Amino acid sequence: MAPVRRSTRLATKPRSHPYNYGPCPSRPISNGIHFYTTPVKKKRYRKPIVNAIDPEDDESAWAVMPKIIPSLKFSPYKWKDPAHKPTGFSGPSWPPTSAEQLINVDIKLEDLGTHREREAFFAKHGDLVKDDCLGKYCWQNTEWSSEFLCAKDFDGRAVCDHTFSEWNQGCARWETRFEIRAVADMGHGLYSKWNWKKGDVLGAYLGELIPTMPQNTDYVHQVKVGPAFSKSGAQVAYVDARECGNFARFANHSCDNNAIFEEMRVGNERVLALRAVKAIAVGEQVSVDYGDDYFKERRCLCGTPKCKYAKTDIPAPAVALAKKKNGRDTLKVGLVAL
Ligand SMILES: C[S@@+](CC[C@H](N)C(=O)[O-])C[C@H]1O[C@@H](n2cnc3c(N)ncnc32)[C@H](O)[C@@H]1O
Repeated sequence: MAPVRRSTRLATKPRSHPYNYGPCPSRPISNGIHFYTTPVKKKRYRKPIVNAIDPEDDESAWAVMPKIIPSLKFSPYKWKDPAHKPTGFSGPSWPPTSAEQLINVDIKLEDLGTHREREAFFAKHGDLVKDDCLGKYCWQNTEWSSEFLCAKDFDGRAVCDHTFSEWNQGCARWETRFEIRAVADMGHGLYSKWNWKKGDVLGAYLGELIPTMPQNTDYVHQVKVGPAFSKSGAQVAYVDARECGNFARFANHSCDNNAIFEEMRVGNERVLALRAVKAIAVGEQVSVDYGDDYFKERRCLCGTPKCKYAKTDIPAPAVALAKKKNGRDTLKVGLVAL
């Protein structure tokens, strides 16, 4: 293997604390405590389903907080079927033992298909391949030294010391930058405690990496897997944050969204990053665009002047995560986007 030339650039230092914690429209779920570790009686989170898809169900519905996980959850047994193996998978065995084996970028020019595909790839990802990875955005990473450096090998391949799990660990102190708050008729939402610039990466979307689309797609995002990820028709997997996830799974939809989910790179691994597309001020709700498909059968409650889906003849989505007492989900249609 070609020797790795290390960049001399130092990791970006986190910015100083802005602390003018602005007005938020609703009460926080917890004050400075991890909301998910706060011992609360289930009854406290019991909420009526507003605009329930099944109006019979409002009596039995209750909202559930998910398990908060520090990195992608991965269960090898769910990947046993050889049909899920991405073409050209180069891991040590099948099924893989970690999510990282599946989402490895390992960018090589010869893997990028035709000339036209290569050109398109570099037009889109060129900066990421030639430049440093998202590791520099690991803004909570106050204790780490600058020894995590990005570099390129002599073939111009992206190489660096960042790994997805380390990056996730660095992002784990999310509650210093975000707060989960109750939002009328939408369950909960993600609020910023930080002034973000346009283009800032707020963190990764975490959940369970599964090979097939689950029935309830409300918290599901599609990601490309395997070495052929840059080619059209690349195999895909799904990150499902319904049962377990991180702060990013609370991002609600707005037709005037200030963030997007975008596939990016940390080290040689793919990350579904939450990225600001506008400046986001302290106290603002972080929102993304769920896309036309999601609102085909739903009414949007974003209430912005730019709202595209405020049709009155369609019911608004039921409060997310609502379950029937018998354990069956109430939500059928959902969000799959990238
Ligand atoms: C990815 S989750 C967002 C977090 C969710 N609010 C929660 O409390 O867990 C998507 C769900 O949030 C609700 N939601 C988000 N944005 C919405 C919008 N603009 N209008 C109506 N419902 C929305 C819907 O119930 C949707 O199924």
